[in-house]
Amino acid sequence: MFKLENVKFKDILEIDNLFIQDKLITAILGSSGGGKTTFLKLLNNMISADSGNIYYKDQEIEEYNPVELRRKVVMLAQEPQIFKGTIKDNFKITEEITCKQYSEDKVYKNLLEKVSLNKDLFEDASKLSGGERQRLALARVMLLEPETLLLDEPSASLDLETEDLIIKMVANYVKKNDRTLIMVTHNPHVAEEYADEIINIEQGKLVDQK
Ligand SMILES: Nc1ncnc2c1ncn2[C@@H]1O[C@H](COP(=O)(O)OP(=O)(O)OP(=O)(O)O)[C@@H](O)[C@H]1O
Repeated sequence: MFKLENVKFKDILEIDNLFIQDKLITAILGSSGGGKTTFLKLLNNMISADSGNIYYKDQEIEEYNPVELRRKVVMLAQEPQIFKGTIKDNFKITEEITCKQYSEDKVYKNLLEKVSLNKDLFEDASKLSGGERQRLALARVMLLEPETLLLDEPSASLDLETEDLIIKMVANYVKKNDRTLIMVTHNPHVAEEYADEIINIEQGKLVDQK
């Protein structure tokens, strides 16, 4: 589904050849600062490679309309940005920026239930805890029904239990809905537990792929 050929980004990342299969969970392992987040950002064209080609479903990602691509390939960041306003505002802004029609409240409520966020739609989103913010961000991602999810390792500010819960929710979601997940982690146990494929990136280079 993703194919990378001779991709180079500054002196941070250099990947000669890589294929990532769809409908699987692929974990990106590697030590801190090795280029894992940079790798994810390249995949939905949040940043552009200096040279080389990245294909998504046989089409170069540069050729996609950026809004369209980011609706198909959605990233859940390490520390997701929560928009000002209520929880409902957060859903609506997500729909606005991806040119999607507004959904009904029951759709939003259903998503909150799916991520076990027991909050009212009219609560102030800025008052949510770190773990709750991650779950709201995940619910916003699910709203877009992306084909591919890019999950960056949840921020170190989350406790391990909450971090594990988020990963479990995302993994369950992609398996149940036949989606593709590419997730960054520094934890080999997490990779072993959830991933079908594991990629190692160290100092900007692919080490091996199992
Ligand atoms: N746009 C940029 N311009 C210059 N340097 C950058 C840019 N983005 C990231 N870096 C640097 O590139 C290196 C790789 O960063 P990246 O965030 O991709 O690593 P990582 O493997 O995700 O790290 P961590 O596990 O700590 O999150 C780091 O040294 C970082 O400071």
